Amino acid sequence: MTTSTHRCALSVNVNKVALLRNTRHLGIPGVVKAAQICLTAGVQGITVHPRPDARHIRSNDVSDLAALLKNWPQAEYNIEGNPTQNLMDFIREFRPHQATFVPDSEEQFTSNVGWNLPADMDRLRPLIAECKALGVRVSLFMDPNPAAMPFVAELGADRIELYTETYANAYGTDTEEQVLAGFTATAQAALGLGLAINAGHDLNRNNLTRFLRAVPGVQEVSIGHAFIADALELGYTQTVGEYLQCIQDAYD
Ligand SMILES: CC(=O)[C@@H](O)[C@H](O)COP(=O)(O)O
Ligand SMILES: NCC(=O)COP(=O)(O)O
Repeated sequence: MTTSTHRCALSVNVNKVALLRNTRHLGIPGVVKAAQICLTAGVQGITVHPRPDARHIRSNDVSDLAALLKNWPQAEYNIEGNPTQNLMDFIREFRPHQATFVPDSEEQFTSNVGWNLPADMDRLRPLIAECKALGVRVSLFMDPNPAAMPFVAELGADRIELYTETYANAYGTDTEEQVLAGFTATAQAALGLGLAINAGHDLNRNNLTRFLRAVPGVQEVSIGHAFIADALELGYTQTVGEYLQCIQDAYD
């Protein structure tokens, strides 16, 4: 989903608001409050990753944000997770605009790898079909690898989410161009197969514009860790403006 103002949608991941909230029994900082301020400031979506250990986003957060987003029909709800663990229960109950399948193990520190295709295809196929039958778009979290794109298309997924940590690590170094080329080739392969492109993980105000200028057709970036870190310094509203400007700068 993109607006006329920004060709690429910004979906704020509020995992880290929940992480801070969970360190006391006071209910602050509020996850719904954060989402509401970001939506008011112009973000086009909210993302959550309710991990099985509930280290940050909990079931009631998923429910509360679903209720909030009913008041924001132009915005999208993206729920991430491993569909062989707890994700599908959330998809069945809340039917978000998008489910992002991520192959994380339960205790994993953070997401650090995309799906292994074709090896994972048999277990993903029925889960993708179920999401589609529920009217939920499916995005597969993928490493930059053009050769894997035909398998994504064969599975009937709608989008890939390019896992961008390797780009973030290369940004500003002498390997940046080479690493970006892999993302560009993967995006071109995906687009050629009718897949749409999302991107996320370790994107920030410094590396976002360069990525969007180099990689064609990115429709949504989901950004959490760096965004919330910036918001601690600048506030949510100013941070939204800064990230939307980074996106706009990519297309000017
Ligand atoms: C899939 C991905 O790269 C991130 O969206 C992920 O949700 C990060 O999870 P943590 O916020 O638990 O690090
Ligand atoms: N899918 C990426 C996401 O939602 C947030 O990742 P990060 O910005 O917290 O690394």
